[in-house]
Amino acid sequence: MASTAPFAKMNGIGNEIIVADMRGRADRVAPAAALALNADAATKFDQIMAIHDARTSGTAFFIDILNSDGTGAQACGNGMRCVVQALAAETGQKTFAFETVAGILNAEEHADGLISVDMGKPHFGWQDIPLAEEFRDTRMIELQVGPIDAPVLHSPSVVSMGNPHAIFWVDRDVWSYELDRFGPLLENHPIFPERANITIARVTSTETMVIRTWERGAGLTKACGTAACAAAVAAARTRRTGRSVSLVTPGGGSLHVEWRGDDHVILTGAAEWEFSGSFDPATGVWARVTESAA
Ligand SMILES: N[C@@H](CCC[C@H](N)C(=O)O)C(=O)O
Repeated sequence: MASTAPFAKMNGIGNEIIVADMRGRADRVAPAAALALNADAATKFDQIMAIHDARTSGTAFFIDILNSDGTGAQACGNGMRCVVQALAAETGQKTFAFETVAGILNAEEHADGLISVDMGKPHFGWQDIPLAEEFRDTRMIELQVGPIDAPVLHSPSVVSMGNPHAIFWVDRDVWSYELDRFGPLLENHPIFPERANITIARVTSTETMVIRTWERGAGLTKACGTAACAAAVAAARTRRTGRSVSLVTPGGGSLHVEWRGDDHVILTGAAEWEFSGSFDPATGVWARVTESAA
């Protein structure tokens, strides 16, 4: 095996995450390595969060994010919580400032073990999301799937949380929709030149909702943090909820999102370590680190 890097297989309420320690190295996790890790049942993941040395003063690390199809992602809320838990366990530090492609994110591990990440400000302009054509009001855009006169899903809200999201509002149980069928069609719809994460959301009170997400570059997942942020912001923007919302995700876990008065979106939830290993960032060949008996 070539020069290996340590990793931890973790999850953020079911969102499958690999936290790769790329500190002190100049190389990146190659898309081929991501595809190989995802093809192995033991290391199958939704995102790799690669921790690199800081590039910008005032930040501790640069985080490179890869989807399971090997493409890059600008943001990943559940993955950021996994990074925080891994670094907090290693260093004892509780607060961190990270740089991602989407900007600088601050995060904190609380005394109860939950982790909050400041996911920055949402963006609503059609060019920011981006959309392929002008929509002055992105609270609801013209887009539908299913028969023209009886669409199954229609009129989503669109939001950028650093990455593109479309939220389809539904009244029925979110499990009654064939998201595995509609997700890929909508992710790759020409209206989204950079593709999009697709969420169906059912508002259950002014403070609660249930969501299911088809993630760009990863498919159906048990949770998506930026989708939770996008859904919460879009719900508040369309007066469906207030600005503080708890969201139930497909894995059964729950996330809390607060859209603060200063426009920042704070995502709070749990993270869990599963096992550790080392891998070759060029090929994805990996080995489990065996725990020594205490
Ligand atoms: N699971 C993530 C979002 C991952 C990024 C997404 N697939 C994309 O390409 O934008 C989260 O927890 O936010």
